[in-house]
Amino acid sequence: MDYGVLGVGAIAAAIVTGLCDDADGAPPVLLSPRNAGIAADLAGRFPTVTVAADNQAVVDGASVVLLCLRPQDAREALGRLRFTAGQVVISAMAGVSVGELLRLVAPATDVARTIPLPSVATRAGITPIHPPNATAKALFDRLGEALEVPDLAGFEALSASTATVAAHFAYLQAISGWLEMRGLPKDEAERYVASLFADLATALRGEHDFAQLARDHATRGGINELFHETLATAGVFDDVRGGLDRVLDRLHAL
Ligand SMILES: NC(=O)C1=CN([C@@H]2O[C@H](COP(=O)(O)OP(=O)(O)OC[C@H]3O[C@@H](n4cnc5c(N)ncnc54)[C@H](OP(=O)(O)O)[C@@H]3O)[C@@H](O)[C@H]2O)C=CC1
Repeated sequence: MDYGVLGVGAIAAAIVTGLCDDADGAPPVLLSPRNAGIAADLAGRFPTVTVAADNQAVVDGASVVLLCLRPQDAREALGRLRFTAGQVVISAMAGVSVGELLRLVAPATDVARTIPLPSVATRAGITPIHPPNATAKALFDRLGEALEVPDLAGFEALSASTATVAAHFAYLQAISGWLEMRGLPKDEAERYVASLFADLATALRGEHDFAQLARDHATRGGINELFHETLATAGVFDDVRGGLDRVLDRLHAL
């Protein structure tokens, strides 16, 4: 399979790295020239990666085109390009519907939306795909695991769930900030909290029954139970659901 990439930024770099870094049978990858620095870096690191003269040369030179543009750039950039009927187009762009993709890349009809995460760079990402698409599945199985999601509502909910990462780090910052207020040096407080949660993140690779994990870590009458109950009573977990509803509304409005 040969790939063309339009929009060479953070997520495109992760996909290309996962395809080519220390990989058996790295495929040919043709990059759009912008962002020139990232494109040159990828082409310099991987022998099967080349930078095209312009966006149309990417479309002309690849049977599978990956769209990794920011949604606000996509309409103008894609409107200028000529696709062919037999091409497969795989979009990573949040909030751009299949209907709009079909309009933008006509006469190509084999299109799929995906939600790659930065962990595709180490071939450890689980990537939702909608609608199911054999070419996208082969690509993202290679980069970890493809998760075909036939139901649009389920796909959009998964997309919304990726908005929780900044808040996760803010939660860790609240804990380390509280330790600082109790007199611990900032660096010590941050390193301690990082070590606590890094260990738990590693454990998640094997266990993902979150309710069970919460029970396992809450000794009856203990301090984990106390803290969990305090947040639950304050409505923090209801707020998580409410926040995700707001994100979903925003995605629908795009
Ligand atoms: N980052 C992530 O973890 C994820 C991102 N996505 C989606 O992927 C898309 C890209 O995100 P991300 O990689 O973070 O964004 P970036 O801003 O890092 O990358 C976008 C790239 O597109 C380039 N670009 C802009 N206009 C054009 C154009 N007309 N032709 C060719 N290239 C152009 C930009 O160049 P320049 O720098 O010169 O402006 C930039 O390099 C978004 O739609 C986002 O929703 C999806 C899942 C995860």
